[in-house]
Amino acid sequence: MANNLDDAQAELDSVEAELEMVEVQISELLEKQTKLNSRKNKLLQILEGACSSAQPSGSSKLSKPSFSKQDLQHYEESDFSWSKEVQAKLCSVFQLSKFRPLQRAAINLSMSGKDLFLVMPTGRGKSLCYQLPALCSNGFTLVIAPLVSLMEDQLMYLKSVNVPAVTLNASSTKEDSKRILAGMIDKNSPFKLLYVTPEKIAKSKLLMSKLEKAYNMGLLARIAVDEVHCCSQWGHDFRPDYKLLGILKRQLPKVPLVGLTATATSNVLKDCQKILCVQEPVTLTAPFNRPNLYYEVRFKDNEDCTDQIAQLIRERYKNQSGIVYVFSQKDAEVVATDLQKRNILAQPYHANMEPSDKSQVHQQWASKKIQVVVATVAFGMGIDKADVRFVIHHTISKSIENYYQESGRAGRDDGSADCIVFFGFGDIFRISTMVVMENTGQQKLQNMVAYCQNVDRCRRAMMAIHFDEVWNDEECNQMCDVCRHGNDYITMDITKYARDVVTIVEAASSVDEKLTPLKVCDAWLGKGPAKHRKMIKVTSLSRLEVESIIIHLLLHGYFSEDFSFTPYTTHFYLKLGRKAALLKNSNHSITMKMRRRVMSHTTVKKVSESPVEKSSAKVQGKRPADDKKSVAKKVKTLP
Ligand SMILES: Nc1ncnc2c1ncn2[C@@H]1O[C@H](COP(=O)(O)OP(=O)(O)OP(=O)(O)O)[C@@H](O)[C@H]1O
Repeated sequence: MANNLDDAQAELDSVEAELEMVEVQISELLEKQTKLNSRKNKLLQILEGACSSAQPSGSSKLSKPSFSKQDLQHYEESDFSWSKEVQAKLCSVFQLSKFRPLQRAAINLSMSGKDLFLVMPTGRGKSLCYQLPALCSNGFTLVIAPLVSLMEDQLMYLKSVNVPAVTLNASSTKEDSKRILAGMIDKNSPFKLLYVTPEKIAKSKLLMSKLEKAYNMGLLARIAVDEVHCCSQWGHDFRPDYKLLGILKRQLPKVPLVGLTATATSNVLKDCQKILCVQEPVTLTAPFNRPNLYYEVRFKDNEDCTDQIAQLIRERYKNQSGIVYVFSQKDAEVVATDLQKRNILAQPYHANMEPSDKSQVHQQWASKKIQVVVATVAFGMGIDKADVRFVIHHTISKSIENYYQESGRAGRDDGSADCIVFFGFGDIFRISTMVVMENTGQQKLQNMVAYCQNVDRCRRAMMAIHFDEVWNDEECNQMCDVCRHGNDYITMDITKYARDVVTIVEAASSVDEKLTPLKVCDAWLGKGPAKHRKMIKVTSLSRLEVESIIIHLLLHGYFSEDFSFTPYTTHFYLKLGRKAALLKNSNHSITMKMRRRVMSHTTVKKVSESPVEKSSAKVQGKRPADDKKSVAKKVKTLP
């Protein structure tokens, strides 16, 4: 019996050692894969001769592989029969002096009758790419937009520049609907743009039959599908009614279609192409980068960061407009009240408010009567205030795509603006339970958490991955906290700590007890109920260090999520992840990069200094932190 057990133990040790080797090989291969992919993209870019300001990306994957740099140049630069009129109306109607990157190509492609997907960062001027062609074409352009409020904002704007535009939606009166339906087949085209919701297309047979009639009369100039990523379940904002829009191309096959979005990966676009039944669209992708935005992540060292936010608003953003994004409607009310108590003109905005209250807050903010809107994600699409100088996230977003879109509401006027996210431990699990039913919700949240936890990669590089873009960190120009304070981290050996904290969860599970991440923290720090304390080694790490280590272990598979559902709520517990067993092997080690600012004096064994630190220390012969700081000061002084 003893021999058998010894054999089993020996075999277990050998299997574990082998598994560990496999893990190491997998991570090496994954690293190699990332490098090769990046190199592949670079080579493809060279081969495609992508120009520096814009690239017809995805064209090889989505549509005719033949849309080349030369084609793009042709549509950017050539003179077309409509060019004079387009240029004249750009100035006289829209009062703009010149096009932004890709606008001219998009307009020319659309005017040439091509189907087009236009991926352009939020606030760069996608609307112009269908509004200007609408003005220069016979008949009218059908615009599908997801929200009535968004359409109303557009109509208000178009009215201010004397462009005739109308909307048909659930709240249109009978007379309005009748007038508009008649206008669609009127040769004199009383309006140039007709905005409708996707529901209207799906539900109104009358509208569809009028569209067909207008099509046959040559009066339907083109179709614009705004926020086209809403078609795809893989997009960040799927709307079921968008799935039915394929009917448009099926019934009206010759009308050019333009799909517009700020955030869509090539897979999402492929899906949209299928759903919309578009055969061979050209895809134009403007660079995702917004060079005027400074990205920063700050740790919440307690759950309430309102004091810090108030200080920023009072000092750094005095008299400047901004948005504070929060997690819930309740948070919007509470944080707005807290800011008001600190003498800041702030108002809440969330989906549960009366429409009139919402539009009042919007108006007051647009006209600078209030400085800050404290909002849930309901404050989003259609917000077109140019001089937003800061977007602060009181709570992290649920994905990088969402964060990019929300933070992108800053600096639409191309002036510099800050995007700061406050990263709080407890928030991760609040959001995790909220997205529990979403297809890829946990993965996307993990990417967002990794973005926040990251201390050594350019923030833009982390975003670039989501937009299938190749990113050269130098282009960041120190416009993110990591590039600006590049040596502010140390690589630590956290193996011993990982073992300790894994033991806590293991011990709890052996007595059928589930621990939330907050309870694990408390237990490890020697707080909370005594029964937890008995079974663990209390740590001398600070709370922030403890939180960072737990997040690291969660992101790297040593812990995983264990959801428990009640009729009223979902709970997040920590359980051992697939890699936890590796910690039993005495040779296994885990390292993690940690910000110096997070670390207390008692912290864990340091493995090595950051590469930046090492090399700059060698070359400069002085304390690298000081050196880097002086560079940072030259660029921008932060409080
Ligand atoms: N060529 C241009 N020159 C200067 N400003 C422009 C130009 N084109 C558009 N704009 C301005 O940029 C702002 C944003 O435009 P628009 O609302 O079309 O952005 P968008 O890309 O649709 O953003 P979102 O993704 O948030 O919907 C508007 O104020 C618009 O007037």
